[in-house]
Amino acid sequence: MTSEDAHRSGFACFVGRPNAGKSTLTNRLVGTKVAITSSKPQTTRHAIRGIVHRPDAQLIIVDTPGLHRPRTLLGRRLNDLVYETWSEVDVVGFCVPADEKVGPGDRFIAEQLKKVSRRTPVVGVVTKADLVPKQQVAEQLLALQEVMDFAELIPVSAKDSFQVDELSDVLVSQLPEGPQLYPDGELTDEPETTLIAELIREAALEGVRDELPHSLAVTVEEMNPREGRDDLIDVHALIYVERSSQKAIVIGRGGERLRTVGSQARRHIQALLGSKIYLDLHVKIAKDWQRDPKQLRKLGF
Ligand SMILES: Nc1nc2c(ncn2[C@@H]2O[C@H](COP(=O)(O)OP(=O)(O)OP(=O)(O)O)[C@@H](O)[C@H]2O)c(=O)[nH]1
Repeated sequence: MTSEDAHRSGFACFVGRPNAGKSTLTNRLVGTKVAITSSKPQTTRHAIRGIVHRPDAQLIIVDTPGLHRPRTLLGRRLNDLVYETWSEVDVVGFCVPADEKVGPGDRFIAEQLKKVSRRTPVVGVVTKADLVPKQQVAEQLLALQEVMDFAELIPVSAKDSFQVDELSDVLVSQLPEGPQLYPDGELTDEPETTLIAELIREAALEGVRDELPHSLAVTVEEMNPREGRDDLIDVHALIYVERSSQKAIVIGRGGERLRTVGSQARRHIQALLGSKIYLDLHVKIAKDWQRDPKQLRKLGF
């Protein structure tokens, strides 16, 4: 084998302002739903890995939360997670949406990235290219070029699958030569219960008021095959909120919202597990959990 057709393997992560489209892009690259996506910012908390299997390479994508100025202990932990991730990967994709001006938030990220970019190459990715005319995409690429030095710059649309394969090529070109790190077909190395908790959280976030996203956390307490039935799995999960007013929002009048959340989450979990499930959902108040180190640990942060 010459070095040109040698197999490559390694890690990539996407950074960018909240809502820049990082999770959607990860899903599109991996080809299945592994990272939580939501129209509300800062909803990705776990470094969920998606694995892109190609004949010539294996690309493991680590999805990080949006970087922001921290106000709570949770905020600081989230930022630490971002910096930690950058120093561990082979290439970083810096995502900026095509339909929003390159602004102070992006320059803040660029400043932080410059500290690692001496070691880790950074690829500039203009996301959501489908939302604006071509000319504006070109202008956005130029504007992005101003904020830092990139190994490469590329526009994509996860929605239309535009240039997603090209982005995969660009990221792979930055990986070192190496063997396959995960077996064929494996899409993520997150434990199943974490993915299930994320699917429930995603369902619970849909249509709730703006102040709620950061107050929601989900844990899967128990997951067992139903006795005497090999086609049914019992899943018991808790949705944590910070205040009783939030509990009322999540449950809804007469429990209606919680039932909708349950049936949506159940559909996605069944698709993930390929098995029928019974989902038992309860809402619990964990007062101010975002500021309480003990509670944060309990919820896996
Ligand atoms: N039109 C269009 N919308 C997109 C595209 N990619 C993502 N979006 C939308 O943009 C919003 C944010 O996408 P996410 O993938 O959740 O963004 P994120 O950067 O992971 O957000 P955080 O988890 O908050 O950091 C969602 O409503 C997506 O549907 C795209 O290519 N085109």
